[in-house]
Amino acid sequence: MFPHRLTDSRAFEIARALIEGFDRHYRLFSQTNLEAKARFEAADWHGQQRAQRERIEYYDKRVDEAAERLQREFQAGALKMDVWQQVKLHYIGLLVDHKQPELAETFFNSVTTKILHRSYFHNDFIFVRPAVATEYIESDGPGALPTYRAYYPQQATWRSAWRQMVQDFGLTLPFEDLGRDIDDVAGTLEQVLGAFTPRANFQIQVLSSLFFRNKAAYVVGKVINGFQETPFALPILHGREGLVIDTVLHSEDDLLMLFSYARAYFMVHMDVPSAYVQFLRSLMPRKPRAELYSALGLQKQGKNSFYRDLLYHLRHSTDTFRIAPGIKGMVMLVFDLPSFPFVFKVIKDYYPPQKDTTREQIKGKYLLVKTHDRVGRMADTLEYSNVAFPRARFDDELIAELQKFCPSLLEISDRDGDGQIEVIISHVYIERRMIPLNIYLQEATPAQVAAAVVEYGNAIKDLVAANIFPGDMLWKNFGVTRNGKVVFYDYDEIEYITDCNFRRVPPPRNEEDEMSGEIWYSVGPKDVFPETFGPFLLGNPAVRDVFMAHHADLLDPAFWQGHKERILAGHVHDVFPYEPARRFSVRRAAAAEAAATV
Ligand SMILES: Nc1ncnc2c1ncn2[C@@H]1O[C@H](COP(=O)(O)OP(=O)(O)OP(=O)(O)O)[C@@H](O)[C@H]1O
Repeated sequence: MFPHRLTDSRAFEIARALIEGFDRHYRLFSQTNLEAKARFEAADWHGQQRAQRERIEYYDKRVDEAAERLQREFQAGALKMDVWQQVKLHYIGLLVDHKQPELAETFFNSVTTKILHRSYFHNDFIFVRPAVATEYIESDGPGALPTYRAYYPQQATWRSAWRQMVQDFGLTLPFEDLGRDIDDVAGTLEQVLGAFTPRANFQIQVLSSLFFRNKAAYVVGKVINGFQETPFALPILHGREGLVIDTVLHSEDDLLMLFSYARAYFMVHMDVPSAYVQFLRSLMPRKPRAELYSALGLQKQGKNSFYRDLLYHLRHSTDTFRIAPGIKGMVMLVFDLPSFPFVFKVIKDYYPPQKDTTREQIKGKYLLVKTHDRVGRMADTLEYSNVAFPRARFDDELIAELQKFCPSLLEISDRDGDGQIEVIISHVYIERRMIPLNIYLQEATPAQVAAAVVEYGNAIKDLVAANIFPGDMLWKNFGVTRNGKVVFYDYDEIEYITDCNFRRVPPPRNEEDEMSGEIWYSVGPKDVFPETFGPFLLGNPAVRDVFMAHHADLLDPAFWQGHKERILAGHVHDVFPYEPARRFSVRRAAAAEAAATV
């Protein structure tokens, strides 16, 4: 029950300190997003990647600062319950005209849950549910950009509208040949849209800010005609003689690939992120709001939103958590809820001797993946502390497994005294569920096996391009996504390519060496022998044939060493979130070749 009167003046001061903490966070977050454009134009790829990495840490730093301030100035930990209720009410008041109220609510939760006992973790004190609506917020300051712009082409102005739209982003670098690229974009979309009658509402809507990631800037929008909406994205890259539009992506599936949870977060300058999320949801209605917030670099909002979705799903489902299908991990205990498309991964308390690692090292590897470019090949993870699940929803086999392998992280009790026994896990990673590749290969048709093996090699090559050595490349450590992409998910042995020594197997010194079945050469901690991968991976002849036809180079140390040298020389590889055959340059070259052979 809320207080009828706001009687404690400290409550307002605390609310104000909290909003100041959030506003400082969003200012710094926006600043680095704004600077992404200059980094793109200067082709400062290392700077862009560094900024992407550093931005992830901003939030926790600001939360720590705000919690310290509250303790220092208000001895916040010792305040009574009714004061905290008043803090929340004042805070809601301060959000009335705020442009990022949902993020500010999450920030409030992050700070206060650091200070308050968990008996306060309900809606009277923190924002278990949002309190302030995010619909129809627009930026209105001087020079503010609307969320999106609209263009109304006629048949005759279809191309010039696209041209105008690209020019309105005000990139200062010249394009190599904008007319050529616009012809390609407009021509491709004409084919996609087919013969149609322009309705009264015929228009192109485009988000006002560019989306920056790695070496690309993306224009994101949709073409509307009558009741039909066609999403699109234009990747802008540096070509040989200026900027180029590399292709046009034009379906929901294309955009899902672009915004995949297996890729790094975008940098986008936006005053009203909820409006961006709303627009993006109109392009990808099946994508959870949580993943869109994360893709925009607002990963704590993504985490909060995901947790709300999980609680909601638990209330509306009846199935039980179980050990995840597949080969059990040696360092991770993995479980899932069949009706929910995610897995829960807990670090075991102990591992077999061949796993020479520690909990801290494993956490370090997961953090590395979070902050690294995941190039569409490593699933993003959400990390949670003290997650409580109803005991009644766990099968006994899973409980026994948790008790055996993770006793230090597990509490099973009625901690709230409400008669509900809970399973409380003090540290868990949550990530998208995929079909483990070993299971997929067992069930697949020969054509699917071939495609998956090619994809598997491509996945490893994309990881290599991004300076990641997966460590353990067994099939079971990769998963197949909804759209058939192969993604890596076992991070405990990954290393930077640049930290590894790729070696040839030395010739045996004598016959005894050769026959012994033991390793006769010395192996350093970072030594990798690609020639030895084959026996582990290629027992099945059908798999072996496809693998050797497409990816025999992965068994050659020179392949790995070459990439290591390239990365050390500072070269950042392109990894496209679409098939290379979609690139206009590739299509033009193919067309020219076809014309030449006629
Ligand atoms: N995202 C996922 N989707 C579906 N299944 C998964 C996922 N992540 C893990 N699994 C399942 O859990 C198992 C163990 O996971 P993981 O490979 O991460 O653990 P690990 O202990 O690091 O493994 P290893 O023993 O190879 O080091 C996998 O083999 C797979 O069957």
